[in-house]
Formats: sequence, C-alpha cells, structure tokens
Amino acid sequence: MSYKTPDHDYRFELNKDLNFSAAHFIPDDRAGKCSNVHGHTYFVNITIAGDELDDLGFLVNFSSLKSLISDAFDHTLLNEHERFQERPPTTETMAETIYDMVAEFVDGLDNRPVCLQVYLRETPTSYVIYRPKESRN
Ligand SMILES: Nc1nc2c(c(=O)[nH]1)N=C([C@H](O)[C@H](O)COP(=O)(O)OP(=O)(O)OP(=O)(O)O)CN2
Ligand SMILES: [Zn+2]
Repeated sequence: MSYKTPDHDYRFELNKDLNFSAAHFIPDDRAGKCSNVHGHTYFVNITIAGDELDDLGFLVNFSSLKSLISDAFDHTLLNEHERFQERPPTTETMAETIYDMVAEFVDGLDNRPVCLQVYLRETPTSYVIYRPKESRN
C-alpha cells in the first residue's frame, strides 16, 4: 500500500508499515463509549527520507523502527505510558508521539535521515496523519 507523503527532494524515501495491539480510554464523558477501556489493532506507516545511507546500505533499519514502536506500546494500556500522563492517547496524540519517538531515534544516526510523517489508523474508518510543521506543503 502507498500513502500520500509530502513532496521532498531527498534521494531516498523509506516507508515502514507495522501493527500493534493496545488498549486505551479517553477519560471524558464527551468521548462517549470511548471513555470506557477498549482495544484496537493500530496500523502505523512511518515515512523516512534522506540523502545518505549507512555502511550497510540502509537509510534506517526497518526492524529498528518496528521494535521502537512495538516494544513501547504492544499489548499495553496506552493511558499508563509516561507520554500520556498530561493528555490522553487519542489517534492525534498517538501519531504525534510516534513521530517524536522516531524523530529522536533517527536524529542519533550518523547518516541523519529525517521522519517526514506518521500515518496512524486506529479503526477501519478512522486515521490521522501527523507531519511536523516544516514538512507541510
Ligand atoms: N478526533 C478523534 N475522535 C475520536 C477519537 C480520537 O482519537 N480522535 N477516538 C475515539 C475512540 O477512541 C474510538 O476508538 C474511535 O472512534 P470511531 O472512529 O468513532 O470508532 P467506530 O468504530 O465506532 O467508528 P464507526 O465509523 O462509527 O464504525 C472517538 N473519537
Ligand atoms: Zn479507541
């Protein structure tokens, strides 16, 4: 599957798809039934770009992206995560959080790839795309 990504002139663009299962709730009556604890199989697409590869010929290791996100969230209650103590784990805040985690990770790589966007699907009918402001068209 392919996703709309921001225009860019990097030589390489990499996309990693991954899934994880997690529970969450939105602690506010305005969220209706979503204020009750319930679960989703989240689908994530992460878009990375850059001009230089590492000595293995990787822009970034696909497996590293999967473990970074899955190890943090798979089979957890998202509300208990340290990143969701100030605001609840909505699709929007999850997408931004995943972006921040990936951006911090790739920032430490010598070949300096960048994360362009995170696509997060929470249900068959609901998804969010998060892009940092500087990548917007
Ligand atoms: N802007 C947001 N709205 C809602 C969020 C959210 O994260 N951001 N989350 C929820 C619930 O957590 C729920 O899991 C998802 O809601 P919804 O798409 O309404 O789920 P349904 O499966 O019931 O959707 P249908 O299309 O009606 O089948 C609620 N809102
Ligand atoms: Zn939900």
